[in-house]
Formats: sequence, C-alpha cells, structure tokens
Amino acid sequence: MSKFGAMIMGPAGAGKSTFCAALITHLNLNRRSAFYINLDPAAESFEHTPDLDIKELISLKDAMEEVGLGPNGGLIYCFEFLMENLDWLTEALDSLTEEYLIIIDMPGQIELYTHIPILPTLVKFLTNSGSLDIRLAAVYLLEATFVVDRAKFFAGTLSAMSAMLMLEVPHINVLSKMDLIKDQVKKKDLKRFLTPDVALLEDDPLERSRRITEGPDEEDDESAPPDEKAQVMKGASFRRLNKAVAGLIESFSMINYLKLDVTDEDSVGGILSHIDDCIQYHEAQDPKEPDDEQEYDEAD
Ligand SMILES: Nc1nc2c(ncn2[C@@H]2O[C@H](COP(=O)(O)OP(=O)(O)OP(=O)(O)O)[C@@H](O)[C@H]2O)c(=O)[nH]1
Repeated sequence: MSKFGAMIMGPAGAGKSTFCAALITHLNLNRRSAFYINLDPAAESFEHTPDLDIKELISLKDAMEEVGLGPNGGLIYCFEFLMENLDWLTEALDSLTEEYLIIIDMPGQIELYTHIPILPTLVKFLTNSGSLDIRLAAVYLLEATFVVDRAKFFAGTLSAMSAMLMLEVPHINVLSKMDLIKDQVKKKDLKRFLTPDVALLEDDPLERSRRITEGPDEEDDESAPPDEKAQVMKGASFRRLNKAVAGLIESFSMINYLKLDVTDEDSVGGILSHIDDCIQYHEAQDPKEPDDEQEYDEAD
C-alpha cells in the first residue's frame, strides 16, 4: 500500500504553516484526508492541531535548557534526536492508508536545507525505508516580496536549488504571499521571476538607483593580496558573482516557481494539483481490479 506526502520547506516566515493550514482546509473541503506532522520543535500555535508533533518527542526549549545550546544548535540537536527515534514516526504513519496526504511542516532555519546532511537522511528514511515507502514531494516556499530586491531573490533561489539537489525527490518551488506584491509588480514582470533569467539583475531598478546616488563602481584592486581581495568583495566583483550565479540558475533551467495566494482557494488547489502529479496520487486511488480488466478484454 502506497503512502503519499508533501514536505513543506523554506526560510523562516515564508508562510509554511499558513500554507499547511490552507492545504488541510482545501483537502477537507474536497473530502480528502490529511495527516499533519509538525517537525518544527519551536512552533507554538497552529490553525489545525498537528496529528503528530515533534514536541511530543523533544522541544527546542528542552534542548536549549537541558543541553545548554542556542536556537540553531538546539534545532540540530532536536533533529539528531529525531533521527535516533525514527520508530516514533514509523509507528504513527504505519497504518495510514493511501487516501491520506501526509503534510510535513518543517522548521525555517536555512541551514537545514543547505549544508547539514540530516534532511537527506530523513527523506531517505521516509521514502525508502521499506516499511514507510512514502511517495514524497518537496515543496519549497520563498516569499514573493523577495522579488522587490533581486539579489535577495537570487539568494533565496539558490537555497531552493540547494534543497532540491540535496533531497532527490520531486520538488516544487512556490512564491508565497502573492497577495503582498499583487499591486506592486506587473504581471509581465512577474513572469520573469517565475522562470528566473539573468537579465533580471542587469535591469534591477534598485541597482540603477544605487548607481545614480553612489556613482559607478570602483574596479577591484587587482594588486591587493589574494586574502584581502577575497574578503573585500564589493561593487564590481559582487555583481559579477551575482550574475554568474544567476547565469547558472538560468542556463540549467533548474528553477521554476508556482504562485501561491493562500487567500485564494483556486491558488491552493493549483499547488495541490502539482503535488498530486509529482507523487502520482490519483493513479493510486481506486485501482482497477485485475478481474475488471479481464472482463473488459473479453467483451472486446
Ligand atoms: N499577507 C500574507 N501573509 C502571510 C501569508 N502566509 C503567511 N503569512 C504571514 O506571514 C507570517 C509567517 O507565516 P507562517 O506561516 O508562520 O510562516 P512559517 O514559514 O511557518 O514561519 P516559521 O515557522 O517561522 O518558519 C505570519 O504572520 C502569517 O500570517 C500570505 O499568503 N499572505
């Protein structure tokens, strides 16, 4: 029996929990079942009470107080503790049928998606551990207001890409909180962010106004010792680096974004359709009995 899930990821405040809540409401309205897991050991309040909450196992507060760690160290400690107690997940998920969409609400610490190997191990366990075998989609949210600062947008896009390459499961990128930029960004301009292209940095209005007020860039001092050059990356070098990164994203066509407005039922439904496609949810529902197919063949 297959299980289906979506892991909702992204930086702090990107709107993950709000999206999880909207998704659960949408599923329920469409007579589908959700199993909501909170894996953020610091999360306090929820619109829908989680069916499973990491805080039952360990909370960030416990980790910080008992082990004397800060918030980031505490989070890593909680995830390491989770990895040592994976039967807690297996026991809760084992009996779920294929009707359920398992929704996993992740913490927002960016380290988790970039350079710490815990998440790939967790995803491998969920998708490939034999007993669970969840068909999982990764959904990465980036706040749409980032499009106003293009360098920030590309930095966010890099973290989405990092998560995508690290996890090796079907991946959906989402620009969340679209309602916040509806009136600021023209539709035509927005299209360029949905499939980011490098020219976005060249005609960045923020950059143009900076050049007008500060004047043209000073070229970097080529005679400076290598250490100093590396540390003082500013002006032209910084822009060249940004452009190279944006070029990389563009030339591999690795990132596309879907738009999300949680206040719009169709928008939430649209993201759900993409998730369903990625995990082939509908194909697994009401499978034909072998006998049905046989009867059909005989009638021919
Ligand atoms: N305008 C607007 N605000 C939103 C939207 N989604 C979330 N927010 C607000 O953004 C803030 C953060 O939302 P959360 O859903 O808690 O974000 P999160 O990614 O779960 O945050 P962390 O748990 O800190 O990682 C809250 O104040 C939400 O009300 C949206 O689509 N539009």
